[in-house]
Amino acid sequence: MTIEHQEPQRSAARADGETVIDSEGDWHDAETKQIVQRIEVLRQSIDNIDMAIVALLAERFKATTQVGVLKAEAGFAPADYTREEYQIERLQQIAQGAGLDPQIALMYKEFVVTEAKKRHKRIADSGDDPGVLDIFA
Ligand SMILES: C=C(O[C@@H]1C=C(C(=O)O)C=C[C@H]1O)C(=O)O
Repeated sequence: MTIEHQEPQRSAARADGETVIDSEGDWHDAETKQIVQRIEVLRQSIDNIDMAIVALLAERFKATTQVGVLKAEAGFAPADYTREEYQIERLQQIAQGAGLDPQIALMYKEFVVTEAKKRHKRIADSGDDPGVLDIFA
């Protein structure tokens, strides 16, 4: 038995492998229109989640910046690998429990901690307190 496979309407597909999906698109069949609608609902959630993540990242960097100021004051090095080991273990457990690929949690940890340490080094080198609101310091 062969299963007939109908290609969806791909009027917006581009040669470089991109499909621009929006309600303005010229979607001919009802099934594709419904899929586009469902994607749009999901994209609303994705946008809300991104908003929350960026706000949380801002708060995290404000906190790590202040840790950097305190470390510089005390003459401590930017890195604390024992703390990082604890964070890796903890985040991997959280990821597993939440149904997230632990690799993603590791990549997240690597990204934020590396950026935090770069800022710690800059704070120590400049001898300046960037202030609690200066997340770019
Ligand atoms: C913020 C700190 O400094 C560094 C950055 C960390 C982080 O971003 O969570 C963790 C450990 C340190 O390598 C800290 O020691 O708590």
